[in-house]
Amino acid sequence: MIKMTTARSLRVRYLIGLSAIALLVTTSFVTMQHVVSQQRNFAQIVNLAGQQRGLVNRLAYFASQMATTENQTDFDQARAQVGRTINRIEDNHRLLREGSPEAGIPRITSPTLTTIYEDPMVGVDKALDSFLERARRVYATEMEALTPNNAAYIFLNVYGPYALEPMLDAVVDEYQRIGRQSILRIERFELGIWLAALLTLLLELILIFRPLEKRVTESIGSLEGAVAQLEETRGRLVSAQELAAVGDWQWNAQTQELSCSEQTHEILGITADSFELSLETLEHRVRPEDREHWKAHLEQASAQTNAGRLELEYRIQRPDGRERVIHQFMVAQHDPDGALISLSATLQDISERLELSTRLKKLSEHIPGFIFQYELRPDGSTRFPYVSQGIIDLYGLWPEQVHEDGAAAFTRIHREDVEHHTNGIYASARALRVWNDQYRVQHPERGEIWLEGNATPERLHDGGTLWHGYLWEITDRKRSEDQIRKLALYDPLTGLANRRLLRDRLEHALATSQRSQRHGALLMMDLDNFKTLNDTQGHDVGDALLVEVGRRVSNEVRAADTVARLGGDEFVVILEALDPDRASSQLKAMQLATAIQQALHQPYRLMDRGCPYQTSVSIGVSLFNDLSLGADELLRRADIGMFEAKESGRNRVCLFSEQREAEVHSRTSLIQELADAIQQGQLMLYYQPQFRPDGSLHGAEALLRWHSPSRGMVPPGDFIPLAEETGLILAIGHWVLNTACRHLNQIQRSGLHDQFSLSVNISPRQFADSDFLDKVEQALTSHAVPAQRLKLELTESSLFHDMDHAIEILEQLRKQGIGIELDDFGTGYSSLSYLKRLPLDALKLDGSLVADVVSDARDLAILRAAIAMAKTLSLTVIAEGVETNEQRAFLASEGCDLLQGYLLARPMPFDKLYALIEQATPQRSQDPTSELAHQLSQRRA
Ligand SMILES: Nc1nc2c(ncn2[C@@H]2O[C@@H]3COP(=O)(O)O[C@H]4[C@@H](O)[C@H](n5cnc6c(=O)[nH]c(N)nc65)O[C@@H]4COP(=O)(O)O[C@H]3[C@H]2O)c(=O)[nH]1
Repeated sequence: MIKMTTARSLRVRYLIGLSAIALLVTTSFVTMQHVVSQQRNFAQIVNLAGQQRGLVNRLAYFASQMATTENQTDFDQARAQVGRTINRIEDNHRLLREGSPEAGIPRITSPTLTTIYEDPMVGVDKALDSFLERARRVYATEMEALTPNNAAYIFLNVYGPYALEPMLDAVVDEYQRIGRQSILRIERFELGIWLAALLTLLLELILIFRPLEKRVTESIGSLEGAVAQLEETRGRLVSAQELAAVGDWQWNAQTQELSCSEQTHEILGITADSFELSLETLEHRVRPEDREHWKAHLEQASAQTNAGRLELEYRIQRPDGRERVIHQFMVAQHDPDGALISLSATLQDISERLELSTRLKKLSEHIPGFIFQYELRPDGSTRFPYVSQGIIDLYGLWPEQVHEDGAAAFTRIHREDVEHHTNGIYASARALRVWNDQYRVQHPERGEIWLEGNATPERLHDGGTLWHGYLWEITDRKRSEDQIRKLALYDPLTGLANRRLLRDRLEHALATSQRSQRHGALLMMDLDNFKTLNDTQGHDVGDALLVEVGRRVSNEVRAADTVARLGGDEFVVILEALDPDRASSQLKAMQLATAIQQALHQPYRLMDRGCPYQTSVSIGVSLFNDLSLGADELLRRADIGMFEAKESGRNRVCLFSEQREAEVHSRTSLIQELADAIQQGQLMLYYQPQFRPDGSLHGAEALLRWHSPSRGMVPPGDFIPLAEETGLILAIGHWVLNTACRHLNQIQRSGLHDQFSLSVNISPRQFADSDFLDKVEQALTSHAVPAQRLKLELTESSLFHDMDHAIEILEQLRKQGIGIELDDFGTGYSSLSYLKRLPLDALKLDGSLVADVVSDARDLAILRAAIAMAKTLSLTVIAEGVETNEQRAFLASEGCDLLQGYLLARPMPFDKLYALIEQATPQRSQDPTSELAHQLSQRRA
């Protein structure tokens, strides 16, 4: 459209340009004509004016002949000449004065001419009249009468040359002047026209021809570009045909000629010059089985004027023997009368594509799941243009059922997943983002199955979306995930919630209680003595009990409440929405906890074991009604409540209290400080010497001291039970053993006392430690201390728990030479039969026994029995807590081998003990190395 407008404007400009030039040329031509005619006219006039002068002379001449001849004939001839000349002068004068359009002589006037002609004195009109009047008189005179003296004749001869001729010359001059002026004007006009023509040409050059030339150049350029583009397009078409393996041919119905592209030759396997292609030769290439079909196709195209694009697949046989499958589109062209003009066709070798699609089909039939093309049309309707057979297995639908309408597949989707599924598809269509989804399908035979899909979308021309994707079944995986999720959230043994789920629920319960303003409660419970059941009856029975406990607890609470097992024998219950009132909520929670406690106290029949098992539970209760506490704090509080229930004798329900928490807190910080104390070197060993009855120094008992920076000196009675309970005693005991051995080494190296021994207290937990023997041996070895120098003090509780095991350990210790002493003897229930079995070296009579031995007959009896018992078993008897001389004397007299107590010496630091040993030794060793070693060790200590 734009191009047409441009061409039209070019044409208009060009025409204007040409018209202007034509106008100028025409004007110039007319002007020239005018100049020429003007010149001619003036030439005629000047000529006429000039003729007048000649005619005047001629008249005078013939008048002279008339006057001078004597021959009548000559006279007559001269006379005739005079007559004709008079007429001509008169005619000429008239022409000059009046002009004659017929003769092409214009009437010329000017002031000068008027004067020349009409002046009354010297005007040509009057002079010529006078001259011609004399001439006529001469003419009328006969030969005989005419003499040179004739007045008229004389006038003619005189007046003519001398008066009239100058006048006529003036006329000629004037005509010439007027003619020149007129021509000059025309010439100027001509110059103007010429300049205008030049200017017009220049303007046309600038405004018309230059743009015209530019346009033409541009047009030529774009024409060349178009030609190049055409060439390129042709080239591209050829290579596209090559690439797509698409050929084409045209058949002209009139000439019966068939032209085809190079690619057609390529497809047919023939060269362009091998033989001439015609519809017949083309048909000859078609396999005989398909030939009829091919012909029918051709005929249909030729016959039907409105057949449109016809499609056909057929096989051809190439000269090289290869069979190929061809896909052909054919279009026929007809004239308005319906006569066939031409046939055009494209043909493509689809053998490989067919083979590929056959393979793909086979593949898609054998892979699990199905591949598909899914189309979402702009109107929201859907279809599966392609879907493999796998859809039968996953959707229970045949591919044909969804080819044109995908609604059937949609109805199979699980109703809970429909919204999510639809949103996913639309989101993918909007953003053209890969669609990926997991959703459930309700299969008519297989029930609910899980599918996962992945598809890449593309936008269609009509605005619809087409996905290419793959769907596969993930039911098993989903089940496993479900299982894993359950395992992650539920206790596999009891099926109750585990710690993780409990936390979630607890946080949720806290939030709910804040919203509803109703209190909730957390119950934490621990079975009493579960470990014993587990150890004695085996884990199967333990597990059976836990399952039953879980079941009974669940029975006691509402379905909405959460019962969880935290591990081991620890259970937790979350009670929700109790009451807005705290007291009432507390009451409800305690009642429920008591109900649980009672339910769990009922006898159990575990794994068909003969006698029923009975257990009890300690329950801690903590209330909540907002988020402020947090799940951790709430659990901690319930734990404190439970701890208290256990502390106060088990089988109890205890509500968390702030005071109890403070106690627990102080205990916790004590534990922490004690743990730090080992690292920070706040522990020390004091030694309380032991003497023989004769007062000689025998050895010493190592007693632990804790110099706490914040608490001052903490007595062992305050922290050893805690260390025992928490297990810290293992590290502490290790340190004590090694420190005692190091000190023993120093004493030994000093050479002061070659029999001196140190007794070290061993706690029950330390003794039960599987590495105990190794640790003792390691302490002796690393400090190079002979085993005989080390005594271990054990209590009954260490030994009687598992006698056999204890005996085994003790024997091993004794085998090395380590002395074993039974501490606190007389406070427990040790009988002779037990003592007999134990490989002991000494009995240590408890200080409480010694304290009242002098005054209390009962204590005296026990003491005597104990000493007798020890003597029977050949054990050394050590008495501790000797505070008075009476006690000492008495104990000595009763046969105690060793005495220990404030009377003799209080517990002291190592350097004091060392000094005591020095004092007690009669002769100090002179060994300089021993001295040096002592000093060094002193410094180190
Ligand atoms: N009233 C009175 N008391 C006397 C007299 N002579 C000694 N004692 C005290 O009696 C305790 C003797 O220690 P124990 O019976 O083994 O009792 C020890 C022992 O069971 C334990 N113990 C101390 N050190 C250790 C240790 O290193 N390991 C272990 N496991 N327990 C230790 O702490 C308990 C208390 O130790 P200590 O407070 O040092 O108290 C020591 C000692 O200072 C006396 O004449 N009169």
